[in-house]
Parts: sequence; structure tokens; C-alpha cells
Amino acid sequence: MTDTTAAPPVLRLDRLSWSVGAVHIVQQIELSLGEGEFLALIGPNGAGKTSLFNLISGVTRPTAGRVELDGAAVHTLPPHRRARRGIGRTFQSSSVFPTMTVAEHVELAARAAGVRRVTAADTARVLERVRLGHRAADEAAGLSHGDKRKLELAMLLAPTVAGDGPRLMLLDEPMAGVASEETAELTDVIRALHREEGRTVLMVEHHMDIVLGLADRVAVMHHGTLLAVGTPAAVMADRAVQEAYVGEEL
Ligand SMILES: Nc1ncnc2c1ncn2[C@@H]1O[C@H](COP(=O)(O)OP(=O)(O)OP(=O)(O)O)[C@@H](O)[C@H]1O
Repeated sequence: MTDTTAAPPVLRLDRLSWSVGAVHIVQQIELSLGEGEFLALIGPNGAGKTSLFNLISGVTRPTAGRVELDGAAVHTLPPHRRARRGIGRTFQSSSVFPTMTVAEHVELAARAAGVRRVTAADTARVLERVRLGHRAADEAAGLSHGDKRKLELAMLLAPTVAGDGPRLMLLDEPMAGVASEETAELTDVIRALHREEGRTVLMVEHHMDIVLGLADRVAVMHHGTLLAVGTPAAVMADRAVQEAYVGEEL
């Protein structure tokens, strides 16, 4: 018997597709993320991972299929309305403003999310959660790449000043450009947002050691389709996945 009382998945992608002219970039993706789940999205260069994030966050609209958040269709909404429904996103390339202070970034992000009153104590609390409290008054230009990534996470969390903040966090290669000595702490920060705050996470990440340390499940994209979805061990043992990565590091 079907359990009709079960909560809908936080995110459900239903035959999600995106084509540009005759080029099918994202094809018929079926994927669900449960509350508090951490799913890593991997795949060779050009597989369509960023395009999929664009479809979920609203940067682009699907040419077919649906995106549902908590059971409600959101794929026709613009990005800011999806953000208000709880979809938060970081980008592959760093998006901080060099001459603004760390605290000002959080304040700006909170205001952009519709928070009217943001105090210094509010921004300090957000920055503590990403271990950047000690840099609040510094200009972003002076931050290391790892600290810039943490600041982007703080901006994602800024709406929590006056509400729940993102239920679903889309992290696009959070370790990109980060020095190896900084990855452990950044991983810890992301883990805490997931485990301690219970946020649902979908993360694109190429470094398998990071993926294995964080993700409950892994989805593999190749030529715009999902090749495999499963536990990290099952996915890495999958022959089709290994073949997709021939010539590349898995
Ligand atoms: N607006 C667009 N118009 C046409 N083709 C596009 C567009 N955006 C992306 N593509 C193509 O779609 C494919 C998937 O690109 P996408 O950036 O989503 O891949 P990716 O998996 O994120 O790659 P990477 O790991 O290199 O970031 C690529 O072949 C890319 O050239």
C-alpha cells in the first residue's frame, strides 16, 4: 500500500530536459532528494552539471519536464522567487566584491533576500557558522580562496537572519581554486550545514575524496543524462561509469 502521508521529496526532477536548438544538453533527468540528504553530482567535463543547476535554480527554464520543491512545481518561477522558496545556490566561479567587507556581504545578501533589519550581531552569527567571524571587518579582496568560498556559503545562509534560509543548497564545485590545506576546514563547514542544520545539499564536485567524505549518494551525469545514482561505493564500481570516465580521473 502506498503511504500517502509521507512528505514529498525536497527536490524532485521529473523528465527534466533542456535543449538549445537541436542540441540536447540535459535529457530526461529523473532524480529525487529527500529531506536532509546530501547528493553529489559528478560527471566528465561538459556532461551538463552546471546546466542542470541552472535549471533547478531558475537561471534557465526547461524545454521539457518539471522541477518540484516540496511537491510544488517551481520550474516556471524566476530565480529570486525560487530562492525565496528555499533554493540557495553558489556558483563555480567566486562571486565576492573585492572592496566590500565580509560582514557587508552577508548584510547585502540578507537584504537581497528581503530581510529589512540586519544587525552586526546577526551577521556575526552567520559568519561564525562558516568560521569567518574573525574576518568580519576585512575587505573580501584579502581573503584566501577557501575563505571566499566560506563567504559565499555565509551569503547563502544570510536569509536565516529572519527565517529558515535555504532548504536546498546547490553547491557548484565549492572546492574549485581552493588550496589543498584549506579543503579540510571547508569540508567541515559544509558537513556542519548538512548534519547539524539539516539542510539538503546537491553538490557538484570533482574531487572524489571530498565526495566520499560528504555525500550519502552520488549521481553521475554523462552527455546530459544520468548514468547512475547510488551509494558512492556502488557508483564507483559501476562499469558504465568507469567507461564514461575513460581517460579522466575518477
Ligand atoms: N547556453 C548554451 N548554449 C549552447 N550550449 C551550451 C550552453 N550552455 C552549455 N552548453 C553546452 O552544454 C554542455 C554542458 O555544459 P555544462 O557547463 O552544463 O557542463 P558541466 O558538466 O557543468 O561541465 P564542467 O564540468 O566543465 O563545468 C557543454 O557541451 C556546453 O558547451
